[in-house]
Amino acid sequence: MLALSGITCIKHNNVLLEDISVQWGPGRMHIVMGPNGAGKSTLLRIAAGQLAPASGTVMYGNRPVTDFSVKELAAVRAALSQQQELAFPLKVREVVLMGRYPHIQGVPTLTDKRYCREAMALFDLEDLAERDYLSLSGGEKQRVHFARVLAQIWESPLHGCRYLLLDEPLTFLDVHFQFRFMRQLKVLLQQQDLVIVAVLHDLHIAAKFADNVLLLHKGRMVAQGTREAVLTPAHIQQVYQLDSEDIAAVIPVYHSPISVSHT
Ligand SMILES: Nc1ncnc2c1ncn2[C@@H]1O[C@H](COP(=O)(O)OP(=O)(O)OP(=O)(O)O)[C@@H](O)[C@H]1O
Repeated sequence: MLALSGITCIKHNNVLLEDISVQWGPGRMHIVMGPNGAGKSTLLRIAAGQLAPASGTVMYGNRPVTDFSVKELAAVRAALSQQQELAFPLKVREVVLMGRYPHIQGVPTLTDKRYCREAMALFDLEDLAERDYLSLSGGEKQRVHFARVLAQIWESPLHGCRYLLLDEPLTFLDVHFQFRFMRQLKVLLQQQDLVIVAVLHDLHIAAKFADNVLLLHKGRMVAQGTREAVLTPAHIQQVYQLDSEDIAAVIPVYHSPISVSHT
């Protein structure tokens, strides 16, 4: 369980997040949504222990995130941020191996390399293993980073959960790989010790795959709960400020027939 309680974040006198509390348990697809600037990435960075809030607590199981060393946290929590550029000409398999660094003492073991091969196979990367990472397309690079973060938390810890935090993971993927990636996450969630939280913009994909949605707007929580309860026409209109013609195109299908209030 990853539990955030009373999270407030203030930068340069701007309140980026105000009193956000949420609990993300294993085995379910947790999606964070909201318009640009709502505070989604900030919340994910705080959840990942990469940014300290002005107030509030982040608990991994029964341990505050502040109790973990950097290496200890990295062994159980992998985070994929929006920008993933690398400046060095590394081979694809070397980039994936970087995910194992928190576990490696000295040189990578055969087990480390096997985990990387298995993570690469999950994203069809075997044929790209020897390619220069910098020569890949945007979508191929994104798949390499999926393999890297999954390799990081490939094995279950002795106690507690593994945590995968993904900030807009679908950005560079075509529709085929978007759906395939979300399906793979669903399969991974059958491993009952895995907590997955993803920031997404696509309402249809969220409506299809989310078990739980947290909707943010201007740093505040608008709603939290099942996709049916959160992704309603009223909430979507409130936070995205679409007119009735546009909102009809983005409302998830389970809300058909569409009814939008004109206030
Ligand atoms: N260090 C900072 N100093 C001041 N403002 C910041 C800082 N970091 C983020 N912000 C602001 O906080 C707000 C929330 O940013 P955040 O990146 O969390 O939004 P987001 O919901 O992830 O947006 P997007 O969908 O565009 O990625 C934005 O207005 C951003 O400009």
